[in-house]
Amino acid sequence: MPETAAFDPASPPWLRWPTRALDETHAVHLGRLPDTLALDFETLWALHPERFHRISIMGRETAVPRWSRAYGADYHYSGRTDVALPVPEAFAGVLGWARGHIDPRLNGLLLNWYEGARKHYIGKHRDSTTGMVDGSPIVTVSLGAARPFRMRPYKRAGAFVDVEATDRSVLLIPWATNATWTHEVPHRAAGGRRISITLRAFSGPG
Ligand SMILES: O=C(O)CCC(=O)C(=O)O
Ligand SMILES: [Fe+2]
Repeated sequence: MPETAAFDPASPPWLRWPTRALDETHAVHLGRLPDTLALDFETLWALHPERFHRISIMGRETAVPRWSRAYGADYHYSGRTDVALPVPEAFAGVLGWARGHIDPRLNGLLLNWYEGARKHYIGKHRDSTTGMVDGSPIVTVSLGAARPFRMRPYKRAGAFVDVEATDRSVLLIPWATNATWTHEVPHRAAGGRRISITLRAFSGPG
């Protein structure tokens, strides 16, 4: 999609990407970063915060089992608001590519850093859509060690579906899929470090 072309939310370019079907009406869409987009893993790894966020799950305070930080737009989840920092130069390339080739409304980045040796993971959840542009996609870029990206039917019986999130893979969850399927990234015994960059479209100033 050339930057000058008008974006039609009813016909976004990612609809033409390969898909993994989850049920009759829901899927995730599978892309890859172009080879021309330079991202240095060590530079991005060095940006992880020193401290772990604390969240409240069913009234119990606990440390988040990974490092995370929001850039560009505030992010609301599990009873807290992660106040965004400006987007660092190191992520400008991936944000620009995503706005040009996926959806020009993408303006928030949520970084997660997973260290295999610390058994970091993210448990099953649906993404909060607070403040998000209605109908916009959730886009996750994976870097480093491969992990399963696991989806389960939300409050329905049914088997989980794993998509292998490999280095430089892009996994896109459409709005309707996030409403009906949970996702999680379990720890893998093989270990290794993984960074995920999740891009979302928020309306207004955060
Ligand atoms: O690390 C990932 O691939 C997923 C991150 C995620 O689901 C989230 O931050 O909401
Ligand atoms: Fe998520």
